[in-house]
Amino acid sequence: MSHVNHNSATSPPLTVAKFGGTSVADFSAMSRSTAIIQNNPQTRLVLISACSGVTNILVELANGVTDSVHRLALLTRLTDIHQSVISQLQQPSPILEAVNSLLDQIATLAEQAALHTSAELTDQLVANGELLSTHLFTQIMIEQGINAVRFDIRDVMRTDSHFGRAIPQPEVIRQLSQQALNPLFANHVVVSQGFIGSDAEGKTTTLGRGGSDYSAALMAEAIDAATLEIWTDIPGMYTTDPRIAPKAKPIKEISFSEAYEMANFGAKILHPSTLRPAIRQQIPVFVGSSKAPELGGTWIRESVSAAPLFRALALRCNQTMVTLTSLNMFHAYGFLAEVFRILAEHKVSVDLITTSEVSVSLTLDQTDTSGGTPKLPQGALEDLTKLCRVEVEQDLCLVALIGNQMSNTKGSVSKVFNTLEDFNPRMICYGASPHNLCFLVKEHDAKPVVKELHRKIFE
Ligand SMILES: Nc1ncnc2c1ncn2[C@@H]1O[C@H](COP(=O)(O)OP(=O)(O)O)[C@@H](O)[C@H]1O
Ligand SMILES: N[C@@H](CC(=O)OP(=O)(O)O)C(=O)O
Repeated sequence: MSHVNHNSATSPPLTVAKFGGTSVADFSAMSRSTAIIQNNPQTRLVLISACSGVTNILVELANGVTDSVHRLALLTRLTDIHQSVISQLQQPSPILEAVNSLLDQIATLAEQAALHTSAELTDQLVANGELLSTHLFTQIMIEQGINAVRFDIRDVMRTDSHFGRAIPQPEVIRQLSQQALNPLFANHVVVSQGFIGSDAEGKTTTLGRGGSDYSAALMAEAIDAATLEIWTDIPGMYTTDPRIAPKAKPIKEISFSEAYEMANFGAKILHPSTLRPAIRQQIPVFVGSSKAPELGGTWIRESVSAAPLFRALALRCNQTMVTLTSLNMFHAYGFLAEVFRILAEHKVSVDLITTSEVSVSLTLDQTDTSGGTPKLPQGALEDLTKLCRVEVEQDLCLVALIGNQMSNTKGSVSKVFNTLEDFNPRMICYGASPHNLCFLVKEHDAKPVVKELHRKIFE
């Protein structure tokens, strides 16, 4: 798909701004975020996540809480989070009915989930977090004097019906958005939901945990925005998660391809798919902190001034590794084809892969909205077992070193391998991309490995 980014003389450049859960956690966070929107008159579309912690509660309910006392306690926590914002509004009345009806709907769906849960029901239930937060946020914006209007993103965010990890349909989203949203931009700032969408039958879907970043990028693409802003709780992308290595340094500017690798390899600050629409349409992305916008942040764009050998370290936990061993693989052909036929038949998506003469190790792709560690479906396990020996290992984390020309630079990885000597990596992938070197380690080793590598490479 290729559309020329607008910015024509007739239409002013638009900014899409996304505010994550911590940026809409409570009344003061929402008010800070509102001020950021007010400071940029180009911001015409605002996508927000559920208030911090809400999606986790909804996922727990969706997984089926049979203990009615615990279920009630979770529902009460949800009510309290939203009620505390409502109690600080000057004019709560315009949204009270809608908020109460969503909270009632959550209670009903949670009861259903306790009897029988499904991916479809999970999406219906968890979507309520964003449906609720957008009511509160729009009202705060109106009270700040902004001509804000709440819009249900499900009217334009068309996806397939893969509940829990739905695949968006950019061409349909573009068409629907241009019809429904463009007329609103002349006089309004539109507030809408990240993370959620709907399929062709109008059923609610979600894009997977952390999917609001992806939603914002898809919408920026759909409305030909000039800039995408991701507002979070940290002033941009760092050399690694500062929660793991407190001496991590902010990155002022990073290329699309490096940031894409960081997101894909688990830098939680961006959902893995976020940069795909931005790259397709060459939309620069800014990542900043809604708590401290004055600190600036990271610009992600096509070309940047520096391409350092080492850029950042990312960590992704909850990994499952499957090792398939068979002597039939030795000097034979067709074995891997058969393995992938079985995996495809059972809709198993593979992430990383390494092979030797008699074995192949692979990791399973990420999990969906209901969370947890990715599992090899029973049917796939049975079919693979007929072909070879199958070992499944869990409690693993993937550590990725992101940089430039690593596989072409002599001696570049010696520091990495020296550090790894003290640990026992289960799998190493190197050379397939010049931008990363990654390896699997046991979960208890993951943070120490990242800390140590960060100390040796970046401090
Ligand atoms: N390389 C990184 N740079 C910055 N933050 C990172 C990085 N890797 C992981 N993080 C974590 O991502 C968090 C922000 O992501 P997230 O909690 O999903 O925010 P939001 O709720 O705004 O979407 C940060 O607080 C930080 O701990
Ligand atoms: N609320 C959803 C979507 C999301 O993107 O949230 P956040 O922006 O807070 O990561 C989730 O928690 O998965």
